[in-house]
Amino acid sequence: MGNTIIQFENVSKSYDDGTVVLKNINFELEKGKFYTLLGPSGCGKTTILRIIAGFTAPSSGNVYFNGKKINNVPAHQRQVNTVFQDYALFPHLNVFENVAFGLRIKKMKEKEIQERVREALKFVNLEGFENREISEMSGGQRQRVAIARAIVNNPEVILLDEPLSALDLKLRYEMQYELRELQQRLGKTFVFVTHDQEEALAMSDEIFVINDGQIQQSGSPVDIYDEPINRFVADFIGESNIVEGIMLEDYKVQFAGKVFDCVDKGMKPNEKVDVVIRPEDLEITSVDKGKLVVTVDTQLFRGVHYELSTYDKDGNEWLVHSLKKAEVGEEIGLYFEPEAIHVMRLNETEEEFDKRLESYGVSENA
Ligand SMILES: Nc1ncnc2c1ncn2[C@@H]1O[C@H](COP(=O)(O)OP(=O)(O)OP(=O)(O)O)[C@@H](O)[C@H]1O
Repeated sequence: MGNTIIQFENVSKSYDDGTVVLKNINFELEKGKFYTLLGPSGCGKTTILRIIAGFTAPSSGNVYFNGKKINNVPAHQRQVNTVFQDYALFPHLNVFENVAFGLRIKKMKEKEIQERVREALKFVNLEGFENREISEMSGGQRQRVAIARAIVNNPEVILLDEPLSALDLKLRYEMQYELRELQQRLGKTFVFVTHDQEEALAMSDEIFVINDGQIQQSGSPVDIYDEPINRFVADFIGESNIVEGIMLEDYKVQFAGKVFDCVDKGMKPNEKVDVVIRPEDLEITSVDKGKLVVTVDTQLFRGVHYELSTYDKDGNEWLVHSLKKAEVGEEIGLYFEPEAIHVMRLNETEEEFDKRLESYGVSENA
């Protein structure tokens, strides 16, 4: 508890028109960590950020900062700053004045303003850019000005609402490294909003996957990638093959018309489940050695691997990432280990899911 900086307790949000945006959100954010809220457009990510910042009030539930309830603390009194998607920089002010803006409003002494702004600009590698106009700055540089403005107040928590979405792909990758590195140097809590799963996997200590106003799963990028809780998460994070299956008994699951050994147990006999196998866990082999027999529909060279779209005889699609090549139209075998099969119960809560994995030794951070 001692390390918790922000806590949401049963936070819900609905609007007068009946829209329910957040349903019973609970989480604890620790000091000095990089968190990502990940989910599709409209799932409620920005609303969570706005509630932390104090721009929106929850309809019910409580928000705590360092153990103190802050439901009624206005935004400007919170030790939180936001970097907005469009950066919200003032085009008529130069770089220095953009960063100094909040300090001037607070009527800070000129000497301290000079010191703080220079320190913040140094932090984001923009020394010497003080007198530049915003219009003379590149996208990545504007981004850094926005970050300097957010850190100049020395807030405990920095909120970032899709800050990289306006940048082209190459710059986006660069800024991912830069932001992560900056967060580690600052040692502050970052809460980052994105709908880009790659970005979330690359940058975060912990990801909250959100859909339809609810946290579907939270955990480290590796945990979420390796053990997705349900169809939505498996589909949203990385690429997945997802088919319906039946858990016949412990360690035996049926899908695609066959029975397979797996590592899962503890479900009801003949329980309906979803089955996930990641494309990189499928290996191309001969038809007689394959656990599944499929026909290659398309094949793309992706630089590091081939990406094959294949179909089994029931019409299920199996995406394969392979260093080996196959021929379009060819019948091939697909081999996979029992551990590659992820069995997901329908409508399992995160607590039940964690307990189940623990019970058969699929360790977190494996
Ligand atoms: N003032 C409002 N009145 C009614 N509905 C609202 C209001 N503000 C937001 N919403 C709705 O709340 C839902 C969640 O919005 P939110 O901005 O949190 O989503 P998001 O996950 O950040 O999406 P995006 O990635 O598109 O920004 C949306 O369906 C939105 O239309």
